[in-house]
Amino acid sequence: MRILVAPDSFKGSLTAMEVAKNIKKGINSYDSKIDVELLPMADGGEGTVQSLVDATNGEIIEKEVNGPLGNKVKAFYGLLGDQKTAVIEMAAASGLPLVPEGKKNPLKTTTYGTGELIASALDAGAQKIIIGIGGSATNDAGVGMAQALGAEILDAEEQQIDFGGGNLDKIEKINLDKLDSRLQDVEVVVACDVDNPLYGKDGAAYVYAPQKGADPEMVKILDQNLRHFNQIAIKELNKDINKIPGAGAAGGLGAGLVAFLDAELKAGVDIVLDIIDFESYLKDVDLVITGEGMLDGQSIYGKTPVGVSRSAAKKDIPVIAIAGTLGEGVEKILDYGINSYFSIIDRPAELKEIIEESPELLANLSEQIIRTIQI
Ligand SMILES: O=C(O)[C@H](O)CO
Repeated sequence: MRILVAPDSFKGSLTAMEVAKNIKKGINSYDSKIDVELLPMADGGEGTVQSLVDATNGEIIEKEVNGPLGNKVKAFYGLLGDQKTAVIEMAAASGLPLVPEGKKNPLKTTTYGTGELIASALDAGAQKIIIGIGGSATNDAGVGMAQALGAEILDAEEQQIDFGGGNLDKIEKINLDKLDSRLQDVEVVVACDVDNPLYGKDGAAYVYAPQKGADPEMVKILDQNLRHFNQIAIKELNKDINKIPGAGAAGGLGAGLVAFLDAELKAGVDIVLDIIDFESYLKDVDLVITGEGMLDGQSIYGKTPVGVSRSAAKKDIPVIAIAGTLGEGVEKILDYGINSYFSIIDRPAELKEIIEESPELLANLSEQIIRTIQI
């Protein structure tokens, strides 16, 4: 029997590789003859760099950059095993956890550090750059990111505008003549965590700025500024980016990546399946085991287990999903190629306890699954 173990990470607890290894441990503790292949997966969110580095024998590169408030922070990105593809999580440089509670203010925060990571990936020779966006502290439509790469985003006095979503209304002109010319030969693909438009009631400011510290008045200003940014992008770059699904992800960074870098916005899990050539791993596989920290009704919208099961279903390979916890609507995943699902929780317990014990719980559950299959 051949089993492909292709889970996402259990966020806040185990990397995807650690999840996969514990599943294998449980399977082989019951039957050491079962051939188990490990393939750490991701959907573009937190953990994507680590999973793709693990899956391709790549490396993590650390880099000090300007964080959301302009102070220095330690960030990182991945250079994959092919030495040509870089993977960046914007949150590593411009994410919400990098801003202390009392300082959250999307009028001021910048994506400059994300641009510095892109520049570092170009220095490392990347020919393709995958950027996972979401979990941001910012609402600057990627203007900081573009400035870090040489773009001139100018006010009426022809000066670079200051950092932050609160300054986008000052933009009068965009000059990309000094944008890093290496970008012309590089494909930039963006894995968005949501598909909101840039502005409006469903846009970046109204939906996500409150969690970044914006009060209702600030939300209004940020939304108007994003509208202004779109008008300028139409006038200066001939690009109407408002309605592209994902334009409003990461405070409009999705829109900025399209406007400034001609990036393509896609569902994260599809990018990952593509990069690792997932279908090639399905050859001669009898069963796929996938998983994620939480499985619920939302899992059908671009989460790893459903991306994996859709691919496996095309080849009629059964899929079992394992989760830390199961939430409302989880049964919907059964319509997407997942044959059955399980939680590792084996008794009433505190979350902290479950997280601490998750390696053993994963192994125990996997052993029980195999015992059942082999009755
Ligand atoms: O960063 C954000 O704004 C949210 O995660 C949505 O992308």
